[in-house]
Amino acid sequence: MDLTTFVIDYNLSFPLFALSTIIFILLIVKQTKPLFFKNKENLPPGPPRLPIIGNLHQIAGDRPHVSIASFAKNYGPLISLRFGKQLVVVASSPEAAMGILKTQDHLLSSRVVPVSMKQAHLLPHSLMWSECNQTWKTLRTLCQTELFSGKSLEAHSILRNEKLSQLLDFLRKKQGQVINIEDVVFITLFNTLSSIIFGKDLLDLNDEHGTHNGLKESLHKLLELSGSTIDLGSFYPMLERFDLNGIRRGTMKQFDKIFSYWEDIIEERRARVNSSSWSSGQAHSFLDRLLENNFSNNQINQLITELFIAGTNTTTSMVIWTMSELVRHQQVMSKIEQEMKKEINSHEITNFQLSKLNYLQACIKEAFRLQPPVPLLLPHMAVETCEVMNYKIPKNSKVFVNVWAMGRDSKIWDEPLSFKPERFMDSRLDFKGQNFELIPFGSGRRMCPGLPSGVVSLEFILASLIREFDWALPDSDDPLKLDMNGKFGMALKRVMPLKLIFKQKQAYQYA
Ligand code: HEM
Repeated sequence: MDLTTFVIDYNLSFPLFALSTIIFILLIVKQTKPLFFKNKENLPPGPPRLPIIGNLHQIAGDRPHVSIASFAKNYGPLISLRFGKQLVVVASSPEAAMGILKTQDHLLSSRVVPVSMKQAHLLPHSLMWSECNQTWKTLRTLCQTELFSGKSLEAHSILRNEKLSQLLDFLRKKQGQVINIEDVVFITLFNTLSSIIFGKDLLDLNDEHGTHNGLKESLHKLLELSGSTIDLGSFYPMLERFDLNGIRRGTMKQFDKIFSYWEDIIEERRARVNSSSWSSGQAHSFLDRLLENNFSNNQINQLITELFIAGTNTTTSMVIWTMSELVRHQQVMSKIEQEMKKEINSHEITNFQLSKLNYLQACIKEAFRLQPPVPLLLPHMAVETCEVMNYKIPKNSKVFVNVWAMGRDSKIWDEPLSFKPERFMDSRLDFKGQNFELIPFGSGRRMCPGLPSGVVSLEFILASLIREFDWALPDSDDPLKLDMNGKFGMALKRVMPLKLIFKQKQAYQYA
């Protein structure tokens, strides 16, 4: 470039250059202001944001709960982030969690509905995504009475044992082979729930190719879509109607496929319940109860799909995380076996015997602490502006509680990364929503209604698997090297599937 060209170019581009420099500096000042100046809005502190996208680039990927936990280390137990236009507040300490789920529970218990779930004809019937309105109350009460009360759990124990026997029979035939344990546990839990809801199995353990007429695949796809972290429509409401990443269309397609699997069952039962010979004593499934209460097909479909999504994947994921820890710590597995030899003296395990397995329960609590299946709980929403820990949470903010981060906080737990069930042995600490350092099911009015059912299934499956078989990893590598990374979604799953090899134990002598 000769001198004349340089001068001309320089003269022409200087104003442009100066203008862009000023804009750039202003943007940097705006985004980093909270770090250097007093935050006038009094929002919880948080990392600097980029224009337009805010902090989105920092949470994209498979492990947003891990990135968010690292922000909490720098900015404190209550932080604010911005995902596009959406303000997001995250609690990462028991005190902050209590502020959200107890002190301000009445104002912070609504939901931010993911775009995938905004299906006009279904959303009004949702239990999981409704605000705390009358529909939500009615559905929760119905589920509580028919599915999760002590009486219903007792009534369903025959079905639970039947599905468990099917699983054990299936496994006996596979001894010595390497299996993906997640698949068979998922089918067992799914069939337990489908027997309670429809009075029949919908999946088949012996379906070697795992096709199951596509039902299982559709449910998994639906789960992936609902757990997508990049929910463009809620980050940028003006984009919502364009459905740019196809999440809404994809979800609708899977919903339609799933509904078609049970449409015939619903129609056949509706005809029976509406017939003159029907009396309410004949109801033997949850579906019968819904039909007796005049539920429409849309209401039934939405509720049942949510129960399958919320109930089967979380519980499966927890069985798998606990088994992963147990194969890594064979001495812990042996201690559970010893406990069971002492406490269980019959062929079938009963609820009463399970209640005596304190060490197994401590192992489950320890697994919940390290690998909570819903690491951030489901997204809550502020219906009014309120204060938590002296910070403002504006109306319509999305609110998360990072249960995963709390489980690994060295301020709360001694050696937080070690699997040490003994820490719970002489402790009254439980996961039922009263101790905010361990809340894998949440707490307050949005707390998981399925806790009793999830925990009973978890205890029954683990106790049966451990009592009947010896489990190990198929390769001779150090078990402690097993990859324990989790992938975020509606349920936190293992990145690498858990493949195990097993053989039947010598039968115990029962009294
Ligand atoms: C290990 C098992 C389970 C875990 C860890 C778990 C965890 C959770 C969590 C963290 C929430 C959200 C709480 C919040 O947003 O504050 C939730 C909600 C829910 N869970 Fe569970 N869950 C499990 C099993 C089940 C089962 C077995 C069912 C039913 C069959 C179920 C049904 C539901 C429903 C319907 C909701 C939404 C409640 C509402 O929004 O009001 N869950 N669960």
